[in-house]
Amino acid sequence: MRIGILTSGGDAPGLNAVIRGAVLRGSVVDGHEFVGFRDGWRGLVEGDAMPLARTQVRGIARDGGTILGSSRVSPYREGAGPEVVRAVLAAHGVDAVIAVGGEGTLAAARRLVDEGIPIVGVPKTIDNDLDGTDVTFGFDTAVQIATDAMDRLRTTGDSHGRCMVAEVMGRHVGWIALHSGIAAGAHAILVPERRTTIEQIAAWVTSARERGRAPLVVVAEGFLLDQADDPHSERGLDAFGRPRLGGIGERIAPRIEAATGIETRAATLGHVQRGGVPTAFDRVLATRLGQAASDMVGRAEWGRMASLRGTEITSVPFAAALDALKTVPEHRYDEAAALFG
Ligand SMILES: Nc1ncnc2c1ncn2[C@@H]1O[C@H](COP(=O)(O)OP(=O)(O)OP(=O)(O)O)[C@@H](O)[C@H]1O
Ligand SMILES: O=P(O)(O)OC[C@H]1O[C@](O)(CO)[C@@H](O)[C@@H]1O
Ligand SMILES: [Mg+2]
Repeated sequence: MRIGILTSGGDAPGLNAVIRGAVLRGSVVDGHEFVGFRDGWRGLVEGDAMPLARTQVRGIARDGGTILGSSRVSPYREGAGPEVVRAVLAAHGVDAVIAVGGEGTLAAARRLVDEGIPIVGVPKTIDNDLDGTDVTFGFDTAVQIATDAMDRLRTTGDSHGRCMVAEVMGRHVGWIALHSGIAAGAHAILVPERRTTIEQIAAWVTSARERGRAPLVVVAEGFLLDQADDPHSERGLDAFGRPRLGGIGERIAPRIEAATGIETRAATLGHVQRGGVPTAFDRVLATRLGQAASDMVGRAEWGRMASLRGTEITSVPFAAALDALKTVPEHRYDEAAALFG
């Protein structure tokens, strides 16, 4: 078979390992041929493809980013749609597509599968908010980067006796904040799943200071203060028309300072969390998911995505990932919150 691969949505460390895993498994073991569509669905609707032979994927598992590029272009944008996709696939002699992406990419893939386009998925997001898989690749790397940054914020916070606020990614869920915050020993972790008042945050910060510590507060970009209607956004809209988040850390830092009298500084980690070398865990997970996706194409498992369940890779319908967000459960937050302050 001739298989097309695309990477779509925000990038995540491990995308290249998925591509390599699929190409090596599919070409060496099953004799498939591969092409890559550039910049996600854009390459598929515009017929912008590149060859993906074994030589093209040599050594890329350790590289961040994606050799195929990514975008937030929709396959349903004006002038596109299933008929265009079908024509491009036929023109390139491509029999099936592996779409690597988050909930948006998989939602688009599900619509295309419903129109008869043969697609299998690989779940991707550093936010770890996709259901239907125990964990997504990229998350472990993002947590490690955020933890390293917080370790550094703590030493400068200690030197000046300041409260440091570290803002991490997490549009709808607080997984990165929770795990990096636990790892760095944060005195407060603020997540989208749990509204919190400035008074409560100030109480945690003051309590840490009273024990002689320089307080560390971790906040996810999608966190909402008790009265807020929407997550903080002042950076316009993304290519799909959604608010670009970021800035909540800078917003709450002066309020913490005003409420506690403790000098406070904020650092927004932003896209640093999505860049660079994937951890060994993410390389292994991504490679296995890529291999599984190639096998799924061989079995014509259209409308399903590769998934990690426990220690095994299996496959689940797209719906398993799309029906609900994987949020931080209450007991996991409460377990961490028991150590705040
Ligand atoms: N329901 C949908 N129908 C058709 N196209 C969609 C749908 N949802 C999203 N898309 C398209 O798929 C693109 C990728 O989705 P999105 O931007 O949410 O990235 P993602 O794959 O979810 O990754 P990330 O984790 O970065 O959000 C969107 O930008 C949009 O163009
Ligand atoms: O700046 P970009 O690429 O649009 O993506 C930002 C978003 O992507 C994510 O990293 C992953 O979905 C979110 O946490 C963040 O809001
Ligand atoms: Mg998305």
